[in-house]
Amino acid sequence: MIEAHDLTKRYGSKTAVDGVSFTVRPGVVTGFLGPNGAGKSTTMRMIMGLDRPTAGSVTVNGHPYARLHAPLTEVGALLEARAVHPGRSAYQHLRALAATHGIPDSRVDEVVELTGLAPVARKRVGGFSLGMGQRLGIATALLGDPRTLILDEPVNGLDPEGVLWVRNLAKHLASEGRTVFLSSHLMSEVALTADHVIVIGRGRILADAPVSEFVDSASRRSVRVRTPGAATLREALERAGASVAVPRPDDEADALAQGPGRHGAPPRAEVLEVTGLDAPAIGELALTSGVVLHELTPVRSTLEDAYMELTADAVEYRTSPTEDQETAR
Ligand SMILES: Nc1ncnc2c1ncn2[C@@H]1O[C@H](COP(=O)(O)OP(=O)(O)OP(=O)(O)O)[C@@H](O)[C@H]1O
Repeated sequence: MIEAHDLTKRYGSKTAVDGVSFTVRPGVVTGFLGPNGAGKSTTMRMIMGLDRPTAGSVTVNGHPYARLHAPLTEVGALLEARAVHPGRSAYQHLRALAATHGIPDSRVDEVVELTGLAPVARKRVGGFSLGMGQRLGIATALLGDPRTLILDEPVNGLDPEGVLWVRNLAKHLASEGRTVFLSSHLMSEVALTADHVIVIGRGRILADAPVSEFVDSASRRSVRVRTPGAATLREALERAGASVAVPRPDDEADALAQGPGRHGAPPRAEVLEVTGLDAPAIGELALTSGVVLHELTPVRSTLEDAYMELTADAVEYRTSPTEDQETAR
């Protein structure tokens, strides 16, 4: 279990983590999701006692990291840029770590096997691919057979088989009753791996919910309707219990959809975005209301869309078209 209370980290005038409170529970995989620079790594470093909070606190299994008696057996972490002596082999690295923590060599063999490192375990770590390095990092995190695991972007640099392996491993570790907290900047990855999601943006918690709930609330279904009888249809739709929004007009697309003007042209068609009724029901309602439809399109926002929308204001580095144009000049 990981518990954070009003956890805050400032670097000079920069607030990397801004008073966050959350609980990461055992038995499930919790995804920690946020765009680059959102504060994920800083939060994870504070959990592992590598960064001191400016304010607030965070505990692992009920204690601050620094007060854990045998930290390696309580919490294992894969953090970015883990320092491993490049001249050592994976075996030497793991054996040295095991020896200094009273962990038997047999456990080294187990984690080497579990992480698929066996074929390269006697080679110099300096020559490892990014993927092999990630596997070694995960082997190191698992060495003490800890109850809690913290994995910062664990699928970074892995090939599709490696990504699948991390996914299954995380689920397996959680099914054994462990606390598994993994960060990612990819919504799709978290949706496939995690049971629960905590979304962070600009150092603040934007969502904290079971993934299924987040997906349901996020992937809104709507129907796009274009009609010259917008006012009449809108009234009928609202009477039938639907919600109607008028999206921001896209003048160019609208003009194209209207077609060339002609004498005695029908009234200009307007676009309505309808939620709460499906396309067939809207079509039938239009017929009974005597309204002509020019378009009736079911729209489903994807999970990725919803995540982008949620974090849109929280993205730190964004190139706007105007900036690009200005730089090009
Ligand atoms: N040592 C530091 N000194 C100054 N600013 C820092 C430091 N570490 C992080 N930051 C800043 O704090 C913010 C949060 O960074 P952090 O690395 O925690 O984000 P992140 O969500 O892990 O993003 P990424 O996926 O890019 O690693 C960023 O604006 C970053 O530039």
